[in-house]
Amino acid sequence: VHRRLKIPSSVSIFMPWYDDAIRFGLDPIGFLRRQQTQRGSTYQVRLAGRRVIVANDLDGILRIVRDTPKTLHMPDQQVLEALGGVKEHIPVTLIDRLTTYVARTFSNRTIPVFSPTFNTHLWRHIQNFTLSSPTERIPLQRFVGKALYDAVSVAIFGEHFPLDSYEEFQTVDAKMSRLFGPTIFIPRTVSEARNILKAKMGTYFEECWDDEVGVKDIPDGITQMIRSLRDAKSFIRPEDAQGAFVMFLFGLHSNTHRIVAWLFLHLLSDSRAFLRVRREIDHAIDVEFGDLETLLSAPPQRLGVSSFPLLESAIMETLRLWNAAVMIRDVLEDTEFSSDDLTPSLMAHAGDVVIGNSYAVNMSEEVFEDPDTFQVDRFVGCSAAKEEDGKSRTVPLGIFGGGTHVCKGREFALYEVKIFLILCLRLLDITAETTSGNPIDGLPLEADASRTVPSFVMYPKDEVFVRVAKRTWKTTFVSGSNL
Ligand code: HEM
Repeated sequence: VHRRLKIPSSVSIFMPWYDDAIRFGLDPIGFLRRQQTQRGSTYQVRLAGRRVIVANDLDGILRIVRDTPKTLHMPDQQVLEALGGVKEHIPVTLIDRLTTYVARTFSNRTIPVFSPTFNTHLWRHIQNFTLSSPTERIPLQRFVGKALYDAVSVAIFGEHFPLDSYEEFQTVDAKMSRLFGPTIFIPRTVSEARNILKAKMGTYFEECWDDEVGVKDIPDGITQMIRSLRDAKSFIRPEDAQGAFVMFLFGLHSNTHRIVAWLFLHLLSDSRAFLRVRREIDHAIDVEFGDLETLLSAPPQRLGVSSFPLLESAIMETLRLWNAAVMIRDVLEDTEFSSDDLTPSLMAHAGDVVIGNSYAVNMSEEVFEDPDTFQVDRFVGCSAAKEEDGKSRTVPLGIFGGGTHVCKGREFALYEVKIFLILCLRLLDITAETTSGNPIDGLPLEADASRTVPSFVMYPKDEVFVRVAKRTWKTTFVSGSNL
């Protein structure tokens, strides 16, 4: 895919860059894959002077994710430093508090607080696309990213959120991997964009949150999160509070935008899969919900597998292929790792790093038939509940992490992806083409088995363009007025 479409890849992973670290930094997943072939499912390497133990099998991964004896620590500070340019230590208690507010805001129970605003804005955005000239080509990444960025931001931060910050957001996001390396590797444009992003968030904090003018009706969890960051002025620098907020913005948007862009790319390159998903959406709207407005006002749980088995499967399949779920932890105390092909067990010591590489399982031939291909219906009829028992043979493993650090935005992420797909496939006719104007339809988008797997985070960007028009068919949904 990468070669054919010339899609730039970037990899975000937090790790310094010496010893094997340059090879690792350039292609982390490929590096881990090669090591696995040579060394077995659990092995150690040295990166930047630190011992790194990598678990590629289910037991080892679950051991890391669950961390029952609490001997591992998520390297939040490194992520804050990289994404938010945070210079000083942010207390763990503050990070935990912010995480709790995020969890409170984005659960299925609380999504309906802000989903009407989200749906209205997204629908307006998508409708605007239909007004664009048929000759206009929109970069796929922008088509997805700008609509979601705006709709989510207005819904959860209010009308006064600086939507023009998308440009800086995208500049940083596209080169995110560089932020995790040494400072000298960070292009000036990226660090400048990050500074502007922080400054815009600073202005938003000051202008909208002093007297809390203009931030009425936003979800309670977000109000508490922003108040905590503002109140933290007594013990952290204002720039660092802005940096922590910027890190949250990346968590909120980056993975979701990429997954939607990749899902589109797969569907647009396979017209049969596209039509099957579209037919499922039409059927759910016309037969099950009655109309689009009813669907949009339904609780997130109603958009589950029973109504959208194929859409759900397509999302899972995209997450399996393009979200390289790799959990990284610092070791605080001695921790034992065992696996089938490891005798005696491996002991990780304080100061080591451990990696739970769920991606290895998701791309394993033993677990998934023909793992390098996109199969839109691969997960139809599978139950996500099985993952809870550690029997992840039917759904991709660890796509949203697990244990204490399980993704706090996972329910909203799935809701957001589904609503975007439902609106686009219901209301738009979409075609895609490459820079040179060739249609991508029919391209063998199955990933090349020999690829060095460039995820977290391949980034379908300007090299794929879409043309959109109002869908030409009998329109059963016409009124947007109640949305
Ligand atoms: C498709 C979209 C998404 C994917 C694939 C994804 C994936 C993940 C993964 C794998 C983790 C665990 C990382 C680890 O254990 O090291 C995680 C954590 C997290 N995610 Fe997401 N995420 C997505 C969307 C979101 C959204 C929309 C939010 C909303 C703000 C969010 C907020 C978080 C937070 C706060 C954590 C840290 C949890 C903690 O440390 O307790 N994510 N995500």
